[in-house]
Amino acid sequence: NMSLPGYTGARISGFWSMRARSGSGEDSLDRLLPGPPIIAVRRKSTSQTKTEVLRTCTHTIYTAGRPPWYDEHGAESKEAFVIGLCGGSASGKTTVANKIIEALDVPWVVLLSMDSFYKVRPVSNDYSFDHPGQRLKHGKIVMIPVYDFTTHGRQKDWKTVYGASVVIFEGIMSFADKELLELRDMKSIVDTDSDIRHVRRLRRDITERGRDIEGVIKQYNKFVKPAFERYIEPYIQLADIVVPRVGEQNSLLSLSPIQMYSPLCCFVQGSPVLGPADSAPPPSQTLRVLESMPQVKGLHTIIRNQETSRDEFVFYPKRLMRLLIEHALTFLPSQPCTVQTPQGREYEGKRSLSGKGITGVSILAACKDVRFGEILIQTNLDSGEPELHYLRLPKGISEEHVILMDSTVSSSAAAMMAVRDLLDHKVQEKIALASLLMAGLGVHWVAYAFPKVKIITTAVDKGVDDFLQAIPGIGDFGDLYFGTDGRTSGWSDDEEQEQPKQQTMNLIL
Ligand SMILES: Nc1ncnc2c1ncn2[C@@H]1O[C@H](COP(=O)(O)OP(=O)(O)O)[C@@H](O)[C@H]1O
Ligand SMILES: Nc1ccn([C@@H]2O[C@H](COP(=O)(O)O)[C@@H](O)[C@H]2O)c(=O)n1
Repeated sequence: NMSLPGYTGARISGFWSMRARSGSGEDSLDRLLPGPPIIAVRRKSTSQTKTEVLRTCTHTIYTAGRPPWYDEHGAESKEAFVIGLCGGSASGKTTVANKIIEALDVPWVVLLSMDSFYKVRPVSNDYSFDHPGQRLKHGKIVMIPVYDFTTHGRQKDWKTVYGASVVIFEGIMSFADKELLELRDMKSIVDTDSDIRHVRRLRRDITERGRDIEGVIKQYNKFVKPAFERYIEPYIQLADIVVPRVGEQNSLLSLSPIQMYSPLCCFVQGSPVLGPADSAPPPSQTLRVLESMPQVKGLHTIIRNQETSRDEFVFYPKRLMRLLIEHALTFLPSQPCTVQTPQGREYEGKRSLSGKGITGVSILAACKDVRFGEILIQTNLDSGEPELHYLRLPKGISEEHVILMDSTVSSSAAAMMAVRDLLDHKVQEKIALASLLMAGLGVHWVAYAFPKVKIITTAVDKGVDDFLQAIPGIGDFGDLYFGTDGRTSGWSDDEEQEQPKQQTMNLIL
């Protein structure tokens, strides 16, 4: 098993056997391999690969556990590896895709379904499906509509998908479009018997897509079957991997994902970059922690104390934030300059870029003295994934130094999403992530994922709890700051009305 550039293919493992086809015709390896042919593999017929033995055809992506935007050395950004998955309706494409994801067992694998891009009825041709595939391939953020088969329309909310190491693009027509086909690094087809597909479709469309039996049969005979013959069958020979005809009795699903997709597992190799969640993070070259002077320690003591009243929780964090931002500014470029003192003498000073050339981007709110942007990211409580809800960045941000402000960073999921957003807006990695408190885990992830982003904080807590919150931690900063945690203020009701709400954050700087 070795990596050869230019190949797509699969590794033979366990009882899996393969049938090879070269560009010029069948070259069966059946006789060389034990067991029935379950997976058929076709290799790219480039001159480089022609004479090689199929068993060595393994295309491996080394991610080293890094997110998609950097190669395994943390240097250049790399393209996503795109697996095209074609097959007749109800052949099992989605099921197979999910099995691949399970078997790969690495982050940053995205399943993109052509179903998402059905035109909305009545016809509205407002979305090109070339676009998301290409953007994802190049590691860019994409917005994906969510198709609803019961209403034949799109749901209100679109899904935000970030760059990926691997994109699995599945759909009945996914091989029929030449341009889309060219994006694929590997083409796989789910080849399931038409009777089985028909039965599965009947069951699925009636139970999941709100259809009736007559309608499904009619649609199948009139449209689905001819479409298969026209748009899918002719392209089966293009596939690098054919997932073979299996029925319910011989269900692939009864096999473990590793057994089922071990040939594909070798495509992505990411070594874990973290030890146990509470282990000390390795030192990060980009981390700059504010010196723990007595007043910094004192401010932490106040804001971490559960006895601290809400009014104090508004006042003291502001002091700490000011120190944090001053600290962050020391890492931005400045120019030497000379000024005249009132005594008429020259003073050799330095002028920072403050006020020009710097954009503050807050994940919570805006800051005042510099141009500002806002990003609202919230964790989806069902999936546990961060979701981008709102993004407003000033024009010309790509030329600026950006201080990205997140009150606390624990798992770093939101901060990483925000950094990714900035990079998508062509901010040239001149980013400083400033946070009052960070968990070692979050520092590590950001530093590893974005080796050029400076990380500025006033303290790093080594541990995280089961919810990936920093320990000893600070609690939910937003809730405490905006008084939504139920903590009392120590003020009378009248005084309480006067107290700062959301806009307070704008005054901090
Ligand atoms: N190997 C299998 N054995 C039994 N049922 C399956 C198998 N693969 C898929 N199914 C079922 O068939 C239906 C269609 O599968 P799905 O993966 O959605 O197909 P596609 O995405 O190709 O339309 C689903 O209800 C799924 O549970
Ligand atoms: N409103 C719609 C849109 C599409 N279809 C059918 O779905 C099939 C593709 O989905 P699979 O998950 O089965 O690949 C395709 O055959 C379309 O005819 C539909 O019925 N209603």
